[in-house]
Amino acid sequence: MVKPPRLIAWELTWGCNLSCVHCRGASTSEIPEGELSTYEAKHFVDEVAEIGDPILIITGGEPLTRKDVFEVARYATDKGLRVALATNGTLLDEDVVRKLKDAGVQRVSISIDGSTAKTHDEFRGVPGAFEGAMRGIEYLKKGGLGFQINTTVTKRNLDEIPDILDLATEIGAEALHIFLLVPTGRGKNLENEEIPPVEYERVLNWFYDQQKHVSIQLKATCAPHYFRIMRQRAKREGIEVSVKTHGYEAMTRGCLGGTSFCFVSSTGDVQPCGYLPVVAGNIKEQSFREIWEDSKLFTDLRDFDSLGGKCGKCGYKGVCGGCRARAYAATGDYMAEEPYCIYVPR
Ligand code: HEM
Ligand SMILES: C[C@H]1O[C@@H](n2cnc3c(N)ncnc32)[C@H](O)[C@@H]1O
Ligand code: MET
Ligand code: SF4
Repeated sequence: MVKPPRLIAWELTWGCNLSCVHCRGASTSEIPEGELSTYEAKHFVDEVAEIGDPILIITGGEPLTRKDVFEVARYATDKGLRVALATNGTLLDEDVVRKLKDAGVQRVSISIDGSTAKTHDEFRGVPGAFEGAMRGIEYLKKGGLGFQINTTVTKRNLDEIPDILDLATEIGAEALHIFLLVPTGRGKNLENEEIPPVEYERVLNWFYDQQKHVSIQLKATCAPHYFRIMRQRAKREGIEVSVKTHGYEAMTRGCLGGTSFCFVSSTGDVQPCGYLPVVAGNIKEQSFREIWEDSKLFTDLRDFDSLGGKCGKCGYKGVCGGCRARAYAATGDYMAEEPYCIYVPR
């Protein structure tokens, strides 16, 4: 029996009003042919609800550029899914926030990639993006809709991460999720802006320490090494990793792609994650259940013993697993070893 996904990121549209330098999708205002219609989108929701009740993250592109976003979100809520929306924040206003609430959206993520307007706007390719995101956050607060901050870490903003954490705390975010750049899509151009492996180690250790001092929830996404580091640190501190000591993080693992998470593109391609451009199947051609349960790609990813290189030999492969997208970007093989890990398995 294959367990159903617990989390699905769904790119409702590729279209976007910004033009971020690191965008995995290379999203622009041009919309590709074959994006799901409202009818097809609802059919997909039906198929998901048939096999489980995951958190459905409606993402993009910029999902608020699609007019039926509220209708689709309402439909998913009514089908028993917990709906979250990922946005750059610039298109939020009082009316949009009310419609999101009415559609049952439970949380919104806003991307903030710099602690200052200068850094954020340079990242996001459009002047005023920072101001727009901050304005959007004010509307969310006024409307009483909880939000989290998502930050992509690169060499450009590495030094600003502590300030972004302060900012997130100050403005009342429920969580700060950091994503480590994956050189895919337009992000491929930033290949040499990935922070080096030793910096990964440092920033994730820092993150581990911060969680002891701040009340907002911190989560490292696309940083599977964090789950090894958490265990190494806990061992040194003489504590056992449990829900009591480490909360939700104790129950999950590094890379969830294909095991409890997947990404669905705007044209219906099902992928392990948005950063790994390998397709398990398309929902216009096959049922979602069939793709999730039987595709070769997802079956491979569930077999941790088949991981290549040092990941395959690593005692932490059950809790880490390496970033499959980064392995693919570096070698073309999604089962290869994670290229940005300094740990040498014994
Ligand atoms: C608490 C439960 C959550 C967990 C365990 C979780 C975990 C994850 C995971 C595993 C990924 C995929 C990264 C990858 O491909 O490796 C992801 C992506 C993402 N998550 Fe979360 N997440 C949670 C909640 C949320 C919420 C509530 C939001 C938004 C309001 C959110 C926003 C996002 C976004 C925007 C992405 C990127 C999707 C994309 O565009 O590719 N997450 N999350
Ligand atoms: C959904 C979240 O994913 C981030 N995001 C977009 N492209 C990439 C990439 N190549 N690598 C890591 N994160 C990325 C966005 O900035 C947003 O915060
Ligand atoms: N456009 C939204 C953001 O910037 C969601 C998708 S990003 C690939 O957060
Ligand atoms: S990262 Fe989000 S806001 Fe930026 S271009 Fe991509 S889809 Fe648009």
